[in-house]
Amino acid sequence: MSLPFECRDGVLHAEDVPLPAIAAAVGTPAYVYSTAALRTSARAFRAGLAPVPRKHLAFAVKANPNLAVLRLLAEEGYGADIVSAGEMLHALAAGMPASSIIFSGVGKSRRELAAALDAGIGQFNLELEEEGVVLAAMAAARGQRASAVLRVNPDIDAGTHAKISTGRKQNKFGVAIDDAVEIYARLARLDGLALRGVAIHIGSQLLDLDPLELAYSRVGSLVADLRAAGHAITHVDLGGGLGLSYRPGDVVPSPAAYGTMVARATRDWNVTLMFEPGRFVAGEAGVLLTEVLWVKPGAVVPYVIVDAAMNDLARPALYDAFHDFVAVHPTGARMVANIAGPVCESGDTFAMGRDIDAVSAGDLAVFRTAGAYGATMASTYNCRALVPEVLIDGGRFAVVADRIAPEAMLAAQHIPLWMTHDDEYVSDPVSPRRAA
Ligand SMILES: Cc1ncc(COP(=O)(O)O)c(C=O)c1O
Ligand SMILES: N[C@@H](CCCC[NH3+])C(=O)O
Repeated sequence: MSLPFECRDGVLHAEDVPLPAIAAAVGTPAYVYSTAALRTSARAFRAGLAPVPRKHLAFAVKANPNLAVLRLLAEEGYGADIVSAGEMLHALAAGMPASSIIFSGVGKSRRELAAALDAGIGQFNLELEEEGVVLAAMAAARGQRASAVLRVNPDIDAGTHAKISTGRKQNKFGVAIDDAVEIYARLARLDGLALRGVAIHIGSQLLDLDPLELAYSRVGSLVADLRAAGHAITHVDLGGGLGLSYRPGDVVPSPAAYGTMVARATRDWNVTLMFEPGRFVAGEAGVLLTEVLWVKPGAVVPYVIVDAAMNDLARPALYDAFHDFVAVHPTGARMVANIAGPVCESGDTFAMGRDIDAVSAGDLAVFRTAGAYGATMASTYNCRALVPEVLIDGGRFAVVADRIAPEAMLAAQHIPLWMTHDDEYVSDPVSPRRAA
C-alpha cells in the first residue's frame, strides 16, 4: 500500500490529491487528514490486539474530535474515551453508541456527570472516592446504577515528557494503588454504582513497553486482591499511550509487540480489557500544511517564517515536540534553519537549527504527524482564526471542520444560561459562580 503522504512526480500528495490543490482550494495553514491512514492505523491497533480475547476499543476523542474523523472511527467499531461533556456530544453526534463511551477525566463536574447519566454512557472512570459517592447518589436518585471502574495510580514513570506523564504518584490522576482496595470496598457498597473493575493510564507517547508491563503487573496483583475481597472484577481499562515515530528513524513499539505484551501480562485476568488509544490512531493520519512566508537571516542560521503558528500546532511550544518539516516540492537540496510562526512569542518556534528541505518564500511545506493533538489543541491567540481541516478520501477532499456548536458544549458543561438540571449555579452567563 502506498503511504498516505508521499511524493509523486516531485509533489507531496495526500492519498491521490497533490497538496498544492488543497492549498489552492482552502488556503494555508490547513490540517489535512487521510481517510486511508486513519483506517489503516485503527485496524493495525485492533490487529495488534488479536491475542486479547475480550476487548473494547475507545478512541481518545481529545486527540482529534473532528466529527468526520470520529464518524470514520465509529465505522471501524471504535467507541470513545471522553474527558468532558463536550467530547461526549462529539462522540454521540458521530454515531458512537452511548454504551461504547468511557468517561475519563480528573475533574468531571456534577453537570457533566448528569449529562453522561442522561445519555446512558457505558462506563465512568472514577478518579477519587468522592466522585464515586456523588455519582452513586445522582444515579440512585434517577433509579440508575452507573457502571464504573476505579482509576488507580500505579506510581510508575512511563519515561515520557513530564507534561504528558500521568502515572507517577505526584501526578493528579487516580487513587494511590495502595489505597485502592479500601476505597473500592467502600464504593462497592453504594447502590447507585455498578463497580466492575479498575483503570490505569500512565502517560502518552510511550516508546518503551517495560513501564507498561510493570504497571500491568501491579494492576494484576490489585485485581487478585480485589477478588480475594469478594469483588467481581469483569473489566480493566488499560488506557492509551502507545507512541509514534515523530523523528525519522525513531524506533517505536509495533501494535503487534504491544498486543503480545498485553496478552502475556494479562493472561490470567479473565476480564474484558478496554483500550483508549488516541495518538496511535490519528497521529500519522494528519499533516499541517503551511506556506513559507519569508526566509530571513538569523544570528546563526536563517529563520524560515511559515504561516502556521503555535496557536495552530501547540506541541512544539508546549513539549518541545518534534514534527518533521517536509517541502511539498522537494528538490533534494537541504538547508539548516530555524522554523518559526507569526505569533508574537519567541516560543512560537517549531525547530531550531534543523536540517530541512531547502525552501524559499512562497513554497508549501507540511509538518508531519499532526493528526493527533494538533487541531484539537489550537487556539485563536493573536486573533488568528482556527484553520480548516480537510479530509482526503482517494482523489477527493472535503473541508470537515464540523464541530458541535459552542452553545451546546457550554450547556453540557456549566454555563447557567442553558441550565437544565438543577439550580446549583446562579444565572449569570458571563461569570458563573456558585449560589450561596
Ligand atoms: C485517560 C486517558 N486515556 C487515553 C489517552 C490517550 O492517550 P494517547 O493519545 O497517548 O493514546 C489519554 C491521554 O494521555 C488519557 O489521559
Ligand atoms: N497533548 C499531549 C498529549 C496529552 C495526552 C492526554 N493525557 C500531546 O500533544 O502530546
